[in-house]
Amino acid sequence: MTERFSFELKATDGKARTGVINTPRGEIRTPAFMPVGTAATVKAMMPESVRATGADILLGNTYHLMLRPTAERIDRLGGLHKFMNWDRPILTDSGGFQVMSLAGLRKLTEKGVTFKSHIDGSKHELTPERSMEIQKLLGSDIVMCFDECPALPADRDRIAESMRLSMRWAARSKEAFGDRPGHALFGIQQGGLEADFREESAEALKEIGFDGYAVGGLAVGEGQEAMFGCLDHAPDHLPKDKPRYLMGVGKPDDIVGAVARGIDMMDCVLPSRSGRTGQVFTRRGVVNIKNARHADDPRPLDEACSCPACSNYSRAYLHHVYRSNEMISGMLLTWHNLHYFQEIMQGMRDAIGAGTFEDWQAEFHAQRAQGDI
Ligand SMILES: CO[C@@H]1O[C@H](CNc2nc3cc4c(=O)[nH]c(N)nc4cc3[nH]2)[C@H]2OC(C)(C)O[C@@H]12
Repeated sequence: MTERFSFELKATDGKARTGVINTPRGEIRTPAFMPVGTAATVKAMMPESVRATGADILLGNTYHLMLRPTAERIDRLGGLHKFMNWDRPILTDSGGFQVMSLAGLRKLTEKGVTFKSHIDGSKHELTPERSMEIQKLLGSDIVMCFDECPALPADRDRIAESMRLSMRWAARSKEAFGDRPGHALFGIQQGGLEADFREESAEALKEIGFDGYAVGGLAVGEGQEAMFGCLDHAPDHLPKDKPRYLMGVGKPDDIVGAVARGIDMMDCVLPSRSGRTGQVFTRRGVVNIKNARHADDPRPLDEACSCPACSNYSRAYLHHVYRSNEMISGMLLTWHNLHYFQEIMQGMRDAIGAGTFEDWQAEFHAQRAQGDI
């Protein structure tokens, strides 16, 4: 059981990397996908089921938990791991992004942001210092700096101003985080799609010094081509010996393209959210289970998948329980999607380790080209 946080790079293949992040609560195999457990639960999943899909780490959200049930209450009850019965690593986002995408009546100043809760309209404030305090109360293993993520498209002046504010907030986050052996603080690179601002942000973060580095400011509607264009250079300026975390990504082909460009960790609501809306990801593409053509289909979603949904149920059954709005629908489809996302991650870890990532990517894309799903 390690007392420290460390990253071991095991192999590279092109820009792709595979390794292990060692934490006191267990290891994280990279490249890693983090299921999103926003309100202290990965929706429709028991924690032991999340683990069974192959997840080593999950994500929690400062914004949601500070509003309900509050970080202080979770701390009094023993911290987030005990509260949600997940004893492996947890990464928590710092709240700024969620304030901008969810809260009402926001006011942004150099100090931080004030806002009204989307739940009950109560007034709250988040600053770098308060975000660090909340994430400490939650007990998360990987803490994210408090930053500002500008909505795209935005003009260069706005992007520069926002990025430089986030870099000042990164320094305040580091100061407030202090020295916490076994816990990690990740800086977040900003700069929109601008190569020069991305480099400036990376240099500022390296000057401050972090245990890991996130690429923020993406997956905000810019589209895959623009995101990949940014990822063709943005990670290059980040330290090679620290984990690189791309926030909020993404669809299976986004994930593969990000790993090919040097990303080690990702999170996205897509597999769990889609599990509740009947969108099923398979190696040959997306199955919309609500479609009437599945009503009599005795086949599993994916013959090659070993998850409970594919092992024990037909498309006809999954179509029926979706259309009947039965709870088991969200449970089974979420489990399948998370299982499939973890299968992609394991496939990439193995391929990068074996030096066959090019071939693996070719097979990944070839399978998806087939119709008839
Ligand atoms: C497919 O899911 C939609 O896309 C968003 C995910 N995209 C995303 N980009 C992010 C950027 C940052 C950032 O710069 N900083 C911090 N601290 N956290 C971040 C979190 C982020 N998540 C989800 O967020 C909404 C709810 C808008 O739709 C989801």
